[in-house]
Amino acid sequence: MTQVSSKSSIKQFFIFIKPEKNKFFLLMICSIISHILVTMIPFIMGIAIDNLLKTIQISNKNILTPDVIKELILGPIILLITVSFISSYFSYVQEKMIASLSEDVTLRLRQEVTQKFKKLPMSFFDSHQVGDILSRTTNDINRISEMLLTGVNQLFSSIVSIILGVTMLFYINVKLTSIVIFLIVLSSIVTTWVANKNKKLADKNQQELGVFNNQVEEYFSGNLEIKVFNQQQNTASKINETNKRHQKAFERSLFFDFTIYPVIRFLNQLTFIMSAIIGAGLVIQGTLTIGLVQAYLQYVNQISEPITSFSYVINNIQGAMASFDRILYILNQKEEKPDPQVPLNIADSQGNIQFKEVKFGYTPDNLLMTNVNFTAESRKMIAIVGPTGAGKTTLVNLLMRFYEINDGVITYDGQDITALTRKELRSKFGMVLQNTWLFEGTVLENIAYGNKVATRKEIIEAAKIAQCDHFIRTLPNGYDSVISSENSTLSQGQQQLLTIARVILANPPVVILDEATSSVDTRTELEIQSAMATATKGRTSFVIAHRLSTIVKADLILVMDAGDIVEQGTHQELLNEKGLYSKLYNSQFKN
Ligand SMILES: Nc1ncnc2c1ncn2[C@@H]1O[C@H](COP(=O)(O)OP(=O)(O)OP(=O)(O)O)[C@@H](O)[C@H]1O
Repeated sequence: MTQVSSKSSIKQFFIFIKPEKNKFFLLMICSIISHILVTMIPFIMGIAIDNLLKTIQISNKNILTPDVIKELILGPIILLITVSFISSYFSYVQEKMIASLSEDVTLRLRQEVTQKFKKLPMSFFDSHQVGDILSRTTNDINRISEMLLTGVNQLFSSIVSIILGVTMLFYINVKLTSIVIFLIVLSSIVTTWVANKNKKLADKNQQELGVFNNQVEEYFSGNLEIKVFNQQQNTASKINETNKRHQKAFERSLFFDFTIYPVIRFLNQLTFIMSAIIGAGLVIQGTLTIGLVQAYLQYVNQISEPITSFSYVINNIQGAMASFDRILYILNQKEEKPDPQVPLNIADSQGNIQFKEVKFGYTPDNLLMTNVNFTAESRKMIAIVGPTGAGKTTLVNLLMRFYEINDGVITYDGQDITALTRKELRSKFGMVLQNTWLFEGTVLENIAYGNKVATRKEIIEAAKIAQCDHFIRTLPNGYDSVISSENSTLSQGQQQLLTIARVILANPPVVILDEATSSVDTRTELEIQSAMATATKGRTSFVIAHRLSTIVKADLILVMDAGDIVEQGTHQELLNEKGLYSKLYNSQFKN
C-alpha cells in the first residue's frame, strides 16, 4: 500500500479546499478584526489605570469628583464594552463561516469517495478489506471534519493572537519581550517534536482501528461458520488481541496529549511569573507605568494560551493529515477504463456472444486464460463445466466486463463489448449467483430490483413463474414483508427462487446461472430447476453447474481447465472425444 508523502498530501488538501477559498478569506478577515479589537482592551485599560493614578497623585486627595469619574472611568468603560461587543460579533461570523466550511468540505469528501467507488475496478474490491475501507470512509472523514471545525479556527486565532500580542509586547518593552520570546521558542521546539511524534502514533492508531473493524465485520458475516467449527473462543481472542493493540496505540497517542502539554503549560506560566517579577522591577525603576505592566501581563497571557492551543492544533492537523492520506489512498486509486464517449446502443438485442483469442490474468504478469475462443449463439444454452478453480466464474466475470481482458475481443451481437457502456452491456444480463444477495427491503422491492418500474401485478406474476409465490404468501406480511440477506428467515433455496424471480421480471436477453442448485433439498432443487428452465427459455443462457446431469441437454458445453477452454461441443460429442468431460461425467455417473 503506497502512502502519499505528507508534503504532497498537504498540497492536495489545499487543492481540495480551493473551492472554499472565499470562506477562508472571510474567516481570516473576521479573525483578524476580532483579535485586533481584543488586543486593544488591555491597552485601553492600561491607559485608563495610568490616567486615574496620575489624577489621584496630582490632586493629592483620594476624593474623585463626578466629573473625574465621568471622564476617567465611564469613558473607558463604554469604549471597552463597545470594543468587546464588535469583537464578539466578528468572532460569531468567524465561527459561522468555519461551521459551513467544515460541512461543505465533509460533504464533498463523502461525495467524492462515493463517486470513486463507482469508478473503481473489481480488483480494488478483491484486494481490500471492508473494515479498512469503512474506517477510512467514516472515522477518517470525521476526523478531517473535526479538524476543520475546531483546528482551523484555533489555528487562525492562535496565529493572529500571537502576532498582535507580540507586537504589543515589543511596543511596551523590548528587553522584557526578548525573555518572553526565548521561552516561546523553547515551547515551540517541544511542540514540533510532539506534533511529529503524534502523527506517527495517530497513523498507527487508525490502522489498528481498521484491523479491528475488519475482524468484527468478519465475526458477524462468518458467524455461522465460526460456530460450526467451534472457533468462537479463538475468534474472540483474536479480536481481543487487536483491541488490546489498538488500546495500546491509543494510549501512546494520548500519553503525549496528557504528559507533554502540562510541560508546555508550565513553560507558559514560567514566562508569566518572570514577566511579573521583571515588570515590577521596571515599575520601581520608573521605566514602566503600573497600567502598562498590567497590560503587559495580559498580553503575556494572551499569547501563552494560543501557544498551548497552537501545539494542540498542530497535533490535530497532523492527525487529520494522516486521515487525509488514507482517504487520498482511495481517491488516487486507478479507475476502471472510462466508457466510450460515443457508445453504441444495441436496440434489438439477440444475445449472441463471442470470445475471440481472449487472454486474461487477474494480475498482468500472471495469465490465467491464454487463448479462449467460443461462440454462444442467440437463445442457446451454454454450459460451463470444469474442476474447481478452472476459471468458470472468471469467464462470466469477463462477459459482464467486471475485469478488462489483456488481449483479444469479446463481442455482443457482433459489437466489441468495450464499444458499449458498462450500464448498457450489463442491462443485457441477468444473474443468479451462488450466494444470493437480498437487500433490506420488502419482498416486492427485492424482486423488482432489476426493473424498478414493474407493477405489483407484474412482480407477483414473475414470482409465480419462479415458483416462489406460495411461500411468499406464508410470510407475515406477504409481498410486503421486509427481508434482507443478513437476517432473512428465508431458506437458501427460497432466496435463490427470489433471485430467479428478479431475473424473470428484469427480462434480460442473456441469463447467467451460477451453481444455483447447490445446498438445497431435493424438493426445492426441483422447484429451482423448473424455475430456471422458465428463466432460460427464449434467452441465451450460461449455466455453471457441478452436477453434469443438469446440463446434458445444453446446446454447447465449454469444458474449462486451468483457465482455458480445453474442449467444447454437445454432451454426446464430448463423450465421444473421451477427454476431460467424459472423465468428469463418468466419475459422477459410473461407480
Ligand atoms: N479476484 C481474483 N483475484 C485473483 N485471482 C482470482 C480471483 N478470482 C479467482 N481467482 C483465481 O482464478 C482462478 C479461477 O477461479 P474461478 O473462480 O474462475 O474458478 P471456478 O472454476 O469458478 O472455481 P469454482 O468451481 O471453485 O467456483 C483460480 O485460480 C482463482 O484462485
